[in-house]
Amino acid sequence: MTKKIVKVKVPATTANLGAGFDTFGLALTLYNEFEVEEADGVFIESYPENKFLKNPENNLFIKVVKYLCEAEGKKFHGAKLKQTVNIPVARGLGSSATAIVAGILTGFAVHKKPLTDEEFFKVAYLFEPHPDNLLPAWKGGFITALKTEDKTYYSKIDFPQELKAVVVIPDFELSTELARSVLPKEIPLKDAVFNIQRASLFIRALQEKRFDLLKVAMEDRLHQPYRKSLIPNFDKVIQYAYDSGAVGASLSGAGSTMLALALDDFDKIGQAMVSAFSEAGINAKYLVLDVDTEGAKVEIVEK
Ligand SMILES: Nc1ncnc2c1ncn2[C@@H]1O[C@H](COP(=O)(O)OP(=O)(O)O)[C@@H](O)[C@H]1O
Ligand SMILES: N[C@@H](CCOP(=O)(O)O)C(=O)O
Repeated sequence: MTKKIVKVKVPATTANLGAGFDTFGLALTLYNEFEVEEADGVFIESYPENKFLKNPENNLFIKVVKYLCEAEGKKFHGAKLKQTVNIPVARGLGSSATAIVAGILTGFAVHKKPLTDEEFFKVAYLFEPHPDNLLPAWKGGFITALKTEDKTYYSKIDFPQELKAVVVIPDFELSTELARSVLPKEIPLKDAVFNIQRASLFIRALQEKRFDLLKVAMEDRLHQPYRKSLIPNFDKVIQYAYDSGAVGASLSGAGSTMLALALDDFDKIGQAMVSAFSEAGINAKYLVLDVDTEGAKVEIVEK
């Protein structure tokens, strides 16, 4: 009897980009890969070895696939999953969104159901309520999104190819849950205005390739001022990025990764940001990434 293997590749995402808190997300050329087949029992191999993700209780991909199987009225017997994890967990690079997107694409492929936006969000939001990660992970590119009670509205906006993302990943995890718990419930009107002005300018700066506007357009008063207490030398990392030639800089998602946007001097910027972390006694590494424009890819192989 032939066996079906489903292979899914999903890009990392950097959400917020400063002022676009819970709104903007950008897919990057760093990928998690999931290869799964039906099995009796759950077996997870994770490369590189990751004990935490090998536990089905922690593995969002398995949870989503199980949920979709049961939603079809079928009993979930298990799955054999081989997972290549290039995106570090709990670092603000949308690792959890890759697992959710991969789980949804797998479930819909296996059950031969067409995947509409409505179906996607109905499942995805049970596991994570952030369209700013989920959408670019699924569709690729730069996306601005908003979620109401019953609908998600979004638009993909061209992101200039010449801009690269320098992501600086410190050697400590920061769960999205913790990074959200430090945010205030309410913010002053002037801070809301501050962010609307900058987020709007960010979009126009991209469309007109006015890279000189990105520095001011990526300033933020909604989340970074509260989250920076969780990131040693936050201000210095941003400062060193600009001193070395970045055109924009911010926290990546909920952190702990920091993001710089740049047109050149990528290594210089990465090294400078890493050195700002090391001045606080934190090891970090940097990656220079392009924008992924295509999003998640799914392939079914008969064995
Ligand atoms: N690659 C993955 N595969 C399966 N489950 C994952 C993966 N990445 C994250 N998760 C699960 O999602 C949870 C939440 O991750 P989160 O703090 O949102 O990280 P991130 O900021 O990297 O998305 C993790 O504790 C883990 O249980
Ligand atoms: N808008 C969310 C994005 C969280 O992204 P993650 O990659 O850190 O999970 C937030 O800022 O909380």
